[in-house]
Amino acid sequence: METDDVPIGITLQHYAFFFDIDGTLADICSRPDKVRIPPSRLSVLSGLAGAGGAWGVVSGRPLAEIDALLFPLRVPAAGVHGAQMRADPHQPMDTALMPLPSTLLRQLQNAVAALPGILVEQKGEVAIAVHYRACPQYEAEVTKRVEALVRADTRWALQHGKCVVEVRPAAVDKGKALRALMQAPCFAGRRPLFIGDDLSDEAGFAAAQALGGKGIRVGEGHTRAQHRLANPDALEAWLKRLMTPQGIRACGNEREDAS
Ligand SMILES: O=P(O)(O)OC[C@H]1O[C@H](O[C@H]2O[C@H](CO)[C@@H](O)[C@H](O)[C@H]2O)[C@H](O)[C@@H](O)[C@@H]1O
Repeated sequence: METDDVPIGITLQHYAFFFDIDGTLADICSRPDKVRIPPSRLSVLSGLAGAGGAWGVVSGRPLAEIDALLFPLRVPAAGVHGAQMRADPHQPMDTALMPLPSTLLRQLQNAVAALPGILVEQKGEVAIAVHYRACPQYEAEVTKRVEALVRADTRWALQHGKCVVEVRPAAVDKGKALRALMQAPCFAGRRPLFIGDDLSDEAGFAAAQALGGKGIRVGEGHTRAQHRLANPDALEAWLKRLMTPQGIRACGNEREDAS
């Protein structure tokens, strides 16, 4: 599908905004623990609700990290691709899924331990990510070793991403997470808008579109999203424009929402 460079037809008042974190609200960097969301972006996010917006987060990261990265904001969120759910930010998260067996965790760690530069990230009890950003030459080898350990067990799925291969519960994905969050009263009557940058976000775009909403891909790459923004800075600037009356007119929102 061809994507527009400027998302049109989107109003804060009519859409429920769902953001991915890495590569969308935060720039990609060398290690997951170095990521920060810039204060200017947090400030824009904190103004969305006051301007008529409703938003949440659907991320591959655990909920505790989502909260820490967004602090002091706390919003409806899905963590670990939907394995951790919290539609009401004032309630504890829902984690009904089976944890990864400790034997599988050990096998995964052992399988890549001898490859220099590999970073293993344990995500709660339900998923594990093997990062090869510091040693991209091992992409094929890491993928082969991780796949070999989970191929025979349909409870787990491989999730490929930017310099990472993850093992997550097969029962979850960002599309299912978005559908579950859309049941929350704060999103009632709105259409979903999913904003993300990576392979795992394609399920979110598909679900948003199936529910009458839209997708915005941040950055390059093939996507099923209808719209595209160049990078997290461009997303921040676009959100700022959406919050002004001039921006609403310039983006053509009244046209589509009146139809
Ligand atoms: O769904 P997201 O919120 O985008 O999370 C996806 C994964 O993001 C993190 O990894 C990615 O970002 C890192 C920091 O920029 C980068 O070093 C890494 O190469 C990327 O894959 C996070 O570590 C994962 O747990 C998330 O699933």
